[in-house]
Amino acid sequence: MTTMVRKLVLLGTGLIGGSFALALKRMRQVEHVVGVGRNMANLERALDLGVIDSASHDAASAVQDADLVLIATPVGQMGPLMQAIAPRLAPDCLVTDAGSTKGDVVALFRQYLNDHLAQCVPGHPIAGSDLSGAAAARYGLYEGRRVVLTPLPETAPEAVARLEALWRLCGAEVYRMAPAQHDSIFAAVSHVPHLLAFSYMNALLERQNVANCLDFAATGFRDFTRIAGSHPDMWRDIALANNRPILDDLRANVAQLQALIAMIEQGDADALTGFIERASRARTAWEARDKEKQ
Ligand SMILES: NC(=O)C1=CN([C@@H]2O[C@H](COP(=O)(O)OP(=O)(O)OC[C@H]3O[C@@H](n4cnc5c(N)ncnc54)[C@H](O)[C@@H]3O)[C@@H](O)[C@H]2O)C=CC1
Ligand SMILES: O=C(O)C(=O)Cc1ccc(O)cc1
Repeated sequence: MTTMVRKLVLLGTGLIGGSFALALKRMRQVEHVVGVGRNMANLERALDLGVIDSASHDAASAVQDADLVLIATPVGQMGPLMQAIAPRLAPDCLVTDAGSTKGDVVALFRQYLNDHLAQCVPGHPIAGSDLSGAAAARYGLYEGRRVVLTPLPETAPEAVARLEALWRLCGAEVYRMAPAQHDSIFAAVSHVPHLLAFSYMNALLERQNVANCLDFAATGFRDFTRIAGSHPDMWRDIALANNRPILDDLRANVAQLQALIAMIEQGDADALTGFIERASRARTAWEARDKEKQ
């Protein structure tokens, strides 16, 4: 098995696709990177920064002769892109994605790339930030981070092994999971925290003294709300794609908030101590375990 990539095509040339290209370039594992996108200024920036070697607006013509395609747009854009590239893919071209949701993307692979499934490996790098666009791409984004792959029963083991090897070259640790398990886990620890951060910011904006509040916002506010600055299209698509697990977790959060309101209304100090202690212990233990891993 060779890991060397002759022609990598990024469908979506932003933080995630661009950082993958940069990491492979640094490892000298890719000969040519084509960036596909809709925003000319972003593609020009990607060319200037050496993230890509050529740019295109047309996914179908770009993927011709490619041996690796990474779909790294918001998940709501992936279906039409798969449909557009299907007739032009070389038989041995590996197609993967970086979407934050997997059940919907696996269904799209089945719908649009059904004749190509042996070479399709859905994936999700668990690394990123609230930044977006090619200018935010960086070499080391995946170093020491995890990547989850959700191969299909039809996926050729060699295709999974090749992609695993490429992610390892980017410095990542690779895991395999079923799509439903992936979507349940990431609803809980990624999707719902982002949605709660948006929700909190919007509640703050309803106050008539919001400007005054923001003037005095400090570290706790910064820690809690950084992710509220994330890209609207990306998070709209995630909320819609992973709606069932997200709705379950959002409802569980509403129940916790209702319990909290009742404790405060009743002035129940013991209940409040227990509520806060339980969360605080779990967060502290997680931090300690996470530090050990690094
Ligand atoms: N931002 C993050 O921290 C992470 C994001 N992801 C996933 O990776 C994917 C990409 O996210 P980012 O790189 O952060 O977003 P980004 O906004 O930095 O890049 C996405 C790029 O796709 C382009 N695009 C949108 N629709 C397109 C279309 N139809 N054809 C061609 N280009 C199109 C946009 O113009 C943009 O340049 C998303 O599916 C996201 O859920 C996964 C892990 C982490
Ligand atoms: O900004 C952060 O801290 C993130 O949580 C980044 C992130 C966003 C989406 C993903 O699917 C994975 C990672």
